[in-house]
Parts: sequence; C-alpha cells; structure tokens
Amino acid sequence: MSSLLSFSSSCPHPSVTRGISSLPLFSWNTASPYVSFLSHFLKNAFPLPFLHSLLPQHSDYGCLTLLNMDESTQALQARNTQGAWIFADPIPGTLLVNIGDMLSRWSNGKFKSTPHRVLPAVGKARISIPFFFEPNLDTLVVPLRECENYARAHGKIYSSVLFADHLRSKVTNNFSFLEPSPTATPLTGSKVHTVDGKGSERH
Ligand SMILES: O=C(O)CCC(=O)C(=O)O
Ligand SMILES: [Fe+2]
Repeated sequence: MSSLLSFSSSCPHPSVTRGISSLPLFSWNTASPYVSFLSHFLKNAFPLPFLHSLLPQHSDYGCLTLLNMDESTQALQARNTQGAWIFADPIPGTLLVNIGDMLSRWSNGKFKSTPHRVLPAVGKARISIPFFFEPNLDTLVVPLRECENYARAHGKIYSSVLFADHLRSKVTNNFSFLEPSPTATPLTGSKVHTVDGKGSERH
C-alpha cells in the first residue's frame, strides 16, 4: 500500500493524483477484496469446472487491481491487442497490476482495461489474492477532457458513469445465471460524488 501511495504522489497528472489519493481506503467498499478472496479461495482450492465457470473472461471493474499471484501455477491469461490469449506468468516477488474500467473511462480509453481470464489449474490448489482499488459507489466518473484528442483519434468518446451502475451491469453480465431480482433497490443514490476532468470535486 505504501508503494501505491507513493505512486499516487509521483503521478504526473494532478486529477489522477488527486483521485487516487482521495479514493477511500477504508469505506465499506473495501469489503470487496474479502468477498473476492473468498470466491478465489473456493475457486482455487477446489478446482472443479463448475467453480471455474464463476470467473469468465472479464476486465476489472474499478481503477487498479493489485494481484498477489500464486507463483506455482500457470492459469491467468490476458488478451493482447491482436485478440490472442497469452499467459500472464507470475514473476516472483512482484504484484501484477491490472487497469480497471474506471481508470480506462476516466482517461477516455487511453489506459486500457485488459480482458483476462483464469484457466482451471487442474488437480492443484491455487491461491491468488487480489486487492481491488475502486471508487466509492456514488462516484460519477467523468472522462478527462485532456484525453479527448486521444479518444477522437481512436474513434470513441466515453460518457460519464456512476460507479454503482457500472458495477451492477458488470456483475449482472458476469453472473448472468443468477437472475437479478426485479424488485432490487436501485444502487443509484441521490448523493452523487463527482470527480471531473478539471480535478474538482462536487457533492
Ligand atoms: O485468479 C487470478 O489470478 C485473477 C482473478 C481475477 O482476474 C479477478 O478476480 O478479477
Ligand atoms: Fe480480474
């Protein structure tokens, strides 16, 4: 964590720096690593095909993922720009860092949230421990105006999104076999915390 904070203070873009340093480390959102750890533990400790189908190819939802990989197995793959799946082999003593959808959207697509997947480590227990660094649920992520030229040159301008809405749609798609309840309470609240391209924040 201390290296993440020093990354934040040496990050050249003031808005990104401010955004990263103001991300809530101890809000209830920090429960997600524990939930994820549990699902990883189940999936990896009992390498059954059914449990592995819980983690299809996906990109991570938030800003950054720090992944402490199991160094004894080869299972994590990322999709490269040619569409080929390549193994992301663990490098001893390092963390793997994934860019998430919110950093991608914030930078108008300049930083890519890479699709990845986990193949079954057949007959072998595997433990990988992710830490998901995410915005608060009520954060409206507004693409940075400074990155609009990049987005135009690549033919895609991103719209703003409330993190809660993005999270809901990702979870619904990744776990589509769990029918969402039609009476579910909307996550979208009236209090919206905005981080915009000018580096200012509104409530
Ligand atoms: O199990 C792994 O190594 C990666 C898992 C992953 O991609 C995730 O939890 O988002
Ligand atoms: Fe992931």
